[in-house]
Amino acid sequence: MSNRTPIMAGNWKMNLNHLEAIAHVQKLAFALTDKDYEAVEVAVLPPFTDLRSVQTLVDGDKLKIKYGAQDLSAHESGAYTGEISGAMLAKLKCAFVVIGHSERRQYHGEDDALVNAKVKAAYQHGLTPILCVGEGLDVRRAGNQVAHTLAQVDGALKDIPADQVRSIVIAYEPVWAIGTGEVATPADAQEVCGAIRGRLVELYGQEVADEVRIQYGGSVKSGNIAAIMAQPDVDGALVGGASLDAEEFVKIVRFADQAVG
Ligand SMILES: O=C(CO)COP(=O)(O)O
Repeated sequence: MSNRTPIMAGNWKMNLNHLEAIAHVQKLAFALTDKDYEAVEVAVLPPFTDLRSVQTLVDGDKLKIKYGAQDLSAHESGAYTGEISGAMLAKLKCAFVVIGHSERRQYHGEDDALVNAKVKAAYQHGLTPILCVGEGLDVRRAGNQVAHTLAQVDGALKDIPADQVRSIVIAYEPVWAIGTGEVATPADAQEVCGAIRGRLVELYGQEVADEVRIQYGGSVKSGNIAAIMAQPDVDGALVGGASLDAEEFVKIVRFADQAVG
């Protein structure tokens, strides 16, 4: 049994404006209890434009929910129109930043070198990366999911020292399972999450690898979370669509399809 604290994070993607964000976080705050926060680290990952509102709410009401951004710039500051720096996110007291989500790799051409630069930028500003990796359908059909995902891990972690890596969160998100309703089987999730931990052992040793939290992401819902969380190398979930429903997300935080209240 590991002593890693599970981490459930809601990636809102490009959903919820800042007013909706406030209402949503209030619902989560109302439903989640101290007991929940003792058992699980809970985070929301809203769009950039919501972060100030979420910060004000969390600070003002001393909420235990954490928050972070969905991306950051690899650059420090300057003439990079449209980019948001790690320093800006740190100033808003973000705990986390998602890096290398498959939607950014696919639609914005982010490669392993850029992902690696973003991981470095995150650590420079005390932000914990939620590093996303995972294979597409073609790779899965060819049976190359482990090799493909480990190559992404190697690329993202190049030159990142062990004392930083121990705090990272790695999200295994098979692209074919994202937003499709086609969740990976618990065994599929364990196969790749276990291989990721194995690679961390090779790169950084057992002690560091044992501290790293590895999430599964892709069509997670309250009805399938318990079986996924029962896998030894799965320490949480990165939840997309289901995190936009406060009641459903609270059920996921509690690992089960049970009544909220
Ligand atoms: O991409 C995801 C989280 O980052 C998963 O999205 P869904 O939960 O909507 O499949």
